[in-house]
Amino acid sequence: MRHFDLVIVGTGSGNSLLDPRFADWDIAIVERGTFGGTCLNVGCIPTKMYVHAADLAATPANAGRLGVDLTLDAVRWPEIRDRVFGRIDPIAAGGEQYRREHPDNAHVSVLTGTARFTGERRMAVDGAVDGADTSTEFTADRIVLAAGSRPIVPAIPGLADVPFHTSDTVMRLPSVPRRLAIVGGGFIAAEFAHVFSAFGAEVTVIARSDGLLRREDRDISLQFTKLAAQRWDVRLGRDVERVDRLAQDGDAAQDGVRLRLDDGSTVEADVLLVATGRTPNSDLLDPAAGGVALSPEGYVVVDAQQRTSADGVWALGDISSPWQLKHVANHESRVVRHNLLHPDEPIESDHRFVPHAVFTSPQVASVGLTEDEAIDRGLRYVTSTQAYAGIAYGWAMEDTTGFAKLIADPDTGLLIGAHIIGPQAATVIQPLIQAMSFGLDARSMARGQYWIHPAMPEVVENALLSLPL
Ligand SMILES: Cc1cc2nc3c(=O)[nH]c(=O)nc-3n(C[C@H](O)[C@H](O)[C@H](O)COP(=O)(O)OP(=O)(O)OC[C@H]3O[C@@H](n4cnc5c(N)ncnc54)[C@H](O)[C@@H]3O)c2cc1C
Ligand SMILES: NC(=O)c1ccc[n+]([C@@H]2O[C@H](COP(=O)([O-])OP(=O)(O)OC[C@H]3O[C@@H](n4cnc5c(N)ncnc54)[C@H](O)[C@@H]3O)[C@@H](O)[C@H]2O)c1
Repeated sequence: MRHFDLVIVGTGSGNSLLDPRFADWDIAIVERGTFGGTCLNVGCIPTKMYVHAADLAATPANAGRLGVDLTLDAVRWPEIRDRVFGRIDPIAAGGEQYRREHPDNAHVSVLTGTARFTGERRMAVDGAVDGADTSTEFTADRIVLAAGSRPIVPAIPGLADVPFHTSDTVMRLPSVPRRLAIVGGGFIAAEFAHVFSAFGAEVTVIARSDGLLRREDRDISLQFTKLAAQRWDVRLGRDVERVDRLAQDGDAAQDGVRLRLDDGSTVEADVLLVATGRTPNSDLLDPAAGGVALSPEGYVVVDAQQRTSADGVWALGDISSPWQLKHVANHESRVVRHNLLHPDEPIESDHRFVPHAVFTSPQVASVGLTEDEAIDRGLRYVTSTQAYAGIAYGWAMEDTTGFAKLIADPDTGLLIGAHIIGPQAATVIQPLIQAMSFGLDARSMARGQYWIHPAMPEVVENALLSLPL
């Protein structure tokens, strides 16, 4: 049986773990799907390429208020789609070819198929060669689980019998649907609702809870839900009881769906997008056979050094991290790389201030605790809210809906949470992430540096100055 120094399962952040310092190691990297993983192929990167085009397509509708009359002439979806994947697909193929064929990787074997444990640091890879099932078994000194997550498909009656999409497939549609129904009210729903509505689709969002982006601070979720309802048909507090096929034009390929909701109403759509969360791929790995413990939600349990319960087995990214964010997977990959190379001087992941952004319209970005989390933890806190409308660049943009909300500890002056909804929120929040990460208190942050006038970060400066500290 073949033995490796290191086996990596998954080629998303797992693939970026390797560097020239591993040149003397005999390594295998296993992939069951498209080389490069979720972020590159079906996640962050293509979605944001669509979002940028959608932001442009949405501009004419908002420009008239500023006295600039623009019209949107056309959205050439096939061209947008082919530009996005014309750039991404070759990167995935090139990444795989580099690992398989480049002399730099003479010490790396790329195995295609699904890896699963058959014992302690022992795995089998089930694949197919020329249509025949194959299985290769090997042992390894060290194994890194970087097998990611996949979309959850809820058990809605009828769903299995109708055509539906997840984020894995919806970006490759042949055309923009006239009517798009989205089940779910989280990140993916908010981003695709923006993209498809900006491109001309009538969008219906069906959410079980009473607001969209419910995990955001309540003021942000409320504001986003209010704005979303002005743009899309938003059905809140509704469960989908059943989905049926909606025959259209006698052509099965054109069939749509009819969703029956629990209030008796129906939603008809040409395309259905299911965006109800993602589940870690741990079930594919037979973790018990390898002595790898899972949390009740199915995440591989890791300690601060990213070690699992099995000796010599590490995990990183979506398979072990409930944040399910690429920058977290990348951070953890760097930690695992260090710990593999320097077992005597291990380092720990830093999950103190994990930020995120939702690239919808308006953008939403957040770091640290929400106000409700601060209350649940019994913390003493103060807050401030600064509208974009109150800063000069907000006047320039005629923004009337965006704001930054800060939460701080009144005793130390340190920030404990920052939440922004509004133009470029994902960028504007970065100095707050920095301040929290490096322990800079709000007053020093506000007055210890210049803030370029009249730029958008003045929304942060003013929010800092308004904290009652
Ligand atoms: C639509 C969408 C948009 C997103 N946008 C953002 C964003 O803007 N910003 C952000 O930070 N995050 C975003 N994310 C999340 C981000 O993509 C993930 O957090 C990140 O890609 C996880 O990386 P990973 O390396 O853990 O897993 P992946 O990149 O998923 O890699 C895991 C790989 O393992 C393979 N695999 C699984 N099981 C096995 C097995 N048993 N054997 C062999 N191979 C296996 C899979 O095929 C996959 O290629 C988005 C996700 C989606 C779906
Ligand atoms: N910009 C980004 O960073 C970005 C973008 C997209 C995705 N992601 C990552 O991918 C993950 C998955 O995204 P997502 O939007 O699918 O998940 P999510 O957890 O953000 O939202 C899931 C939504 O589905 C609803 N839901 C769950 N089960 C349901 C059911 N059975 N029926 C109806 N509704 C149900 C939830 O109430 C919630 O509104 C995110 O949590 C995030 O970590 C990140």
